Amino acid sequence: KKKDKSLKLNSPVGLTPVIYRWPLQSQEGYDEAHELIESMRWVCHDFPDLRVAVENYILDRIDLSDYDRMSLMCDRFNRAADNIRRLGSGIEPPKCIGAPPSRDLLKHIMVQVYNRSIPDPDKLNSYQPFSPQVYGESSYDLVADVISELKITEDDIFLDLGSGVGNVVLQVAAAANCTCYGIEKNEIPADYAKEMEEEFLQWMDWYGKSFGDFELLHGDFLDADNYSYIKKSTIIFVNNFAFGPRLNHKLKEIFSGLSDGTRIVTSLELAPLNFHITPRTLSDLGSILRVSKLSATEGNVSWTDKPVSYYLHVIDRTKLEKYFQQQKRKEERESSMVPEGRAKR
Ligand SMILES: CC(=O)NCCCCNc1ncnc2c1ncn2[C@@H]1O[C@H](CN(CCCNC(=O)Nc2ccc(C(C)(C)C)cc2)C(C)C)[C@@H](O)[C@H]1O
Repeated sequence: KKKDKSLKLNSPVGLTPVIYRWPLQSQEGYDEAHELIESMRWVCHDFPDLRVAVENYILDRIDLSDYDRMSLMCDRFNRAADNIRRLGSGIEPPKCIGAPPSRDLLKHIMVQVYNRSIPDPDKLNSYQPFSPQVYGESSYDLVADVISELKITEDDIFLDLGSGVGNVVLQVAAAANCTCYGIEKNEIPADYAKEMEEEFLQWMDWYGKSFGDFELLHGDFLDADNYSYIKKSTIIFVNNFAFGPRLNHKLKEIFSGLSDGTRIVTSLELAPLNFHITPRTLSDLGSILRVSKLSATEGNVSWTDKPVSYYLHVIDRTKLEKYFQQQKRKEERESSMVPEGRAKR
């Protein structure tokens, strides 16, 4: 039987080579030949001497449908990559190894991981904003803006409530190098999330990039069993735009027990920006929140994209403490004054 044709790409830093079966697939929005060339280009980006070996012009003008030419190019790439790995194991590893991926490389990886994990996106039929279908070209950049805006560090613990196929969790783990969790209740995206995890681990190893520990959990974030994840998180994302008032109310109940300093980022505010503590609003979540409205551009060419607003809430009980102190002072003042009317009588 003729050996099945395939193309193999060794990595100068990772262990497992990437295999493409021939002929390469090309369906709407996902072209394996393009992905293969882009992946080689990204590794050349990190290893200039690889670029020399691969003679950049091949990457630009090769006939992608010619198996012999493509496998020749891969062989040259692999020989050079193997040399680097042999050399690399000698001298101290170049600084790009074990570092977080750049914003653009991570975007390429996330699209790659998604394309390989979700072959038929229609099965997800969740055409909400940030749904996986539009993830690559739009909300990747928005989430990347939010990550840099919030200055998430390795010491943060991140949680995406209702994490879908896990794309945001993986993105934050790679971009911020912090511990990340996602909780997803629906069987279909939760299963895809396992694929996403496998592909993500393989590609991050192949590129030699670092990322924080992460766990994509299958469950309902309202379930008490999952409260420990919510409780220990320092940054919680909830894309609650399409949640009904009942579910948003349940979210607020959950958030009322979180520690001061916890940051909650949502697409629909949890309390009005001008929230004012009064005897009537005392028990609202807003009385322990500092709310601010931020905006980022969705999509990758910032001048044509509509700015998207999102809301940052920081748990802060000092607001409530100040209110009670004021109330106490007011009552003390009132009780020390003799009411006007009585004096006249
Ligand atoms: C009693 C009751 O009402 N029960 C029904 C409701 C149950 C609520 N509990 C849930 N638990 C777990 N997962 C559930 C439950 N509700 C629904 N989801 C899942 O959320 C997923 C959808 N996700 C998006 C998945 C991808 N992640 C993101 O887009 N994340 C994200 C977060 C924040 C932002 C910004 C920065 C803009 C604020 C941007 C992106 C959002 C829209 C909620 C779907 O797959 C749902 O199945």
